[in-house]
Amino acid sequence: MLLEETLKSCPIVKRGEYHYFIHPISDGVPVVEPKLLREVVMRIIKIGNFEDVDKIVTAEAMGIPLVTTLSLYTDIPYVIMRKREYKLPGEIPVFQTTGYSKGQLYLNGIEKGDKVVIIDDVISTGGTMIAVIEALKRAGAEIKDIICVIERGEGKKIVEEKTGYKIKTLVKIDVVDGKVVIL
Ligand SMILES: O=P(O)(O)OC[C@H]1O[C@H](OP(=O)(O)OP(=O)(O)O)[C@H](O)[C@@H]1O
Ligand code: HPA
Repeated sequence: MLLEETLKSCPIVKRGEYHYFIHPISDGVPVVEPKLLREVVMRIIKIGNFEDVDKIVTAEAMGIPLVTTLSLYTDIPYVIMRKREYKLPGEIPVFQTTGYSKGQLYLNGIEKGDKVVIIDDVISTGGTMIAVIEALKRAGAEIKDIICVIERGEGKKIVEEKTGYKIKTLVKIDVVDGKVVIL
């Protein structure tokens, strides 16, 4: 499949001590081919539970092309957790850490009782997913499913143990000797 094929040849750069892979789905770089985006979104739809879901939720930035495409196929609206504060009534701030960054994420647009599916391009340390889940719980949402395209490291296991939610992923990778390896 295209996702696996393109991952195997993608470049790696260092961000501090973190070996960061650069791929169209996780970075929009160097170019996003519609064929790849369609394959990834179709695979998400196949494994995801979108029945009776009110909103799809992602974190800025690289979940955005995924949820946009998903929304067009499923007719479900989406909410983006932004790195910028809007100061709207009821806005929920949470702290996000990744393997190479720290910051705030802000949730707007979720009502108590909303049934949601969380989508992200990558789960690595799990720091982002912990923040997204915390914000949605504070908003009173019911999390129906969680799907990340690319899994690396221990984040999935850590988040599952900490929160009790199951996380589905399309592909599991590792970065070894400057290369992506499909596990
Ligand atoms: O499991 P973690 O270690 O938290 O890593 C995963 C997160 O890292 C990336 O987000 P980032 O905040 O770098 O934003 P981006 O989408 O703009 O790359 C990615 O989109 C995930 O949200
Ligand atoms: O290595 C990575 N590459 C792209 N996005 C990411 N998000 C977390 N880790 C990574």
